[in-house]
Amino acid sequence: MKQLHKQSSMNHRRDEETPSTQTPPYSPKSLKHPKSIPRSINYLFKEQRLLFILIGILIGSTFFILQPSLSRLGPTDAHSPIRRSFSKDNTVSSGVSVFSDNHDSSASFSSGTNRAVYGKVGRVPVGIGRRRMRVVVTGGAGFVGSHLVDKLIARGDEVIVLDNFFTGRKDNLVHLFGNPMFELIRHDVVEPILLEVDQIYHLACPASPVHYKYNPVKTIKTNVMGTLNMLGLAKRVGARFLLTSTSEVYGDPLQHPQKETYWGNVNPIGKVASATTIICFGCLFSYSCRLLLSFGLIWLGERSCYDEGKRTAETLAMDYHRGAGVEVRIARIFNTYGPRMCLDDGRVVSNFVAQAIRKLPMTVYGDGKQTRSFQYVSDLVDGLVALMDGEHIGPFNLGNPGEFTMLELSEVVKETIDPSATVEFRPNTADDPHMRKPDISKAKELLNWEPKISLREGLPLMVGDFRQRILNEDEGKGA
Ligand SMILES: O=C(O)[C@H]1O[C@H](OP(=O)(O)OP(=O)(O)OC[C@H]2O[C@@H](n3ccc(=O)[nH]c3=O)[C@H](O)[C@@H]2O)[C@H](O)[C@@H](O)[C@@H]1O
Repeated sequence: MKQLHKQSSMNHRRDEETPSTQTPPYSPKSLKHPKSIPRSINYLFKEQRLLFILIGILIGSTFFILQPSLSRLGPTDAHSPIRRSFSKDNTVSSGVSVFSDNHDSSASFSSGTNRAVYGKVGRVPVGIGRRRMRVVVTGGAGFVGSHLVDKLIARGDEVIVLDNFFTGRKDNLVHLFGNPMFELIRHDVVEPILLEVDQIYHLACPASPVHYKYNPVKTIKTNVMGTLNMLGLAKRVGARFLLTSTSEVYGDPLQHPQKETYWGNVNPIGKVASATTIICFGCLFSYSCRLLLSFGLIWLGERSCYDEGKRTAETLAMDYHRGAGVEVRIARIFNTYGPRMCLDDGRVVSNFVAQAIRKLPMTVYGDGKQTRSFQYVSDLVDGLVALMDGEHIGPFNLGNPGEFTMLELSEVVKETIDPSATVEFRPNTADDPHMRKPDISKAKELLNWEPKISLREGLPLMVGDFRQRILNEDEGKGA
């Protein structure tokens, strides 16, 4: 028994010392780590494996970056450079990244017009050219609109212009006829229209006092019905909407310079104070109420059709934003000048320039001490695009803070065109603002935008265009 016990304890010890060849004991993998890391590194460095891996990664990522943009190049744009948008800090970046997700797609527009086609297709890597936008510009045949269209086309967008040619002119766009990226539709925005687009720049409205006072009812209809229709379109197709409002929303300002936070000092009934019209926007959808509204508004007259029309348009834009989730942008445009202004537009810069060229006295209204701040059109267009492409709703003042009295302006025109030019005083118009100067700190900070062209630099740039057109006009009369 004692021997048996000794035998079994010896066996047990042998078992401990000599592992069984049939069932190896479990050994956790972690025990191997200290050895496997140097072995892996060793493996990587042997036979230049690491180099091959790096080359593989490089080829793979190059293909990944190039492939989406290559697939975008259709037959029409195969020759065009890869389009890029410029971010706020002027560095080239993916334009898609500055647009909302709604617009984040690389689908080609030529493949169809269904919104679903432009749906989200995921994140596009940084460094890829921005996707081509399809953009509507209402009032695109006008002075500002046509310059905006030029900029959008130049950066590779597809542009559809809607214009009723009340103040717009085909001449402003004739250089784009035949361009496959450009379409022109004669359309009045007071009527609805359906288009599949990514962005809507809503400029349509007579902006010169002479034009809007000519038909105030039409002006307010354009501002109210036109803006409603375009906001409706934006809502329906998920487009971003930019409203071109005006410095006139500040009326005859009691704050100087004007900040966006200022609510304004507007005469809502214009000079003719005999009618009080309450505008019920719910009623705008019923034809009979529209008729009543039209009759009521006939009595408003003067500037209010424009000032209050634009204020209403701002309200509509904000309500569509808050209530329907439409992405809106609001620009408050200050007095702007440049080539393509109508010769007989009636605004002060175009009047003075045309009068000086025609050797007529410059017509100064009132005592000529009222002030305005004049911005060159290319500065405005840059601001509009920065606003549309940026992430801030606004409103933003877009204007040049350089402030001039009308008499000072006449002096600059004299220096630029004809030192012998004279002035002639005329009675001023009703409700004419006494002073106007934008505070642009908000646009500077949030849009990284500010005007670059001073009045003395900008005026000569429009004089050539005016001289040419006046010459053509005179030749036309003589013929
Ligand atoms: O030019 C513009 O972009 C602006 O034009 C008008 O605003 P307003 O400031 O009245 O512009 P003008 O008609 O050019 O008048 C500016 C000042 O010049 C005076 N003026 C105008 C014309 C003229 O021949 N002589 C003259 O002294 C006017 O009485 C006014 O005090 C529009 O109402 C604005 O919406 C628009 O932004």
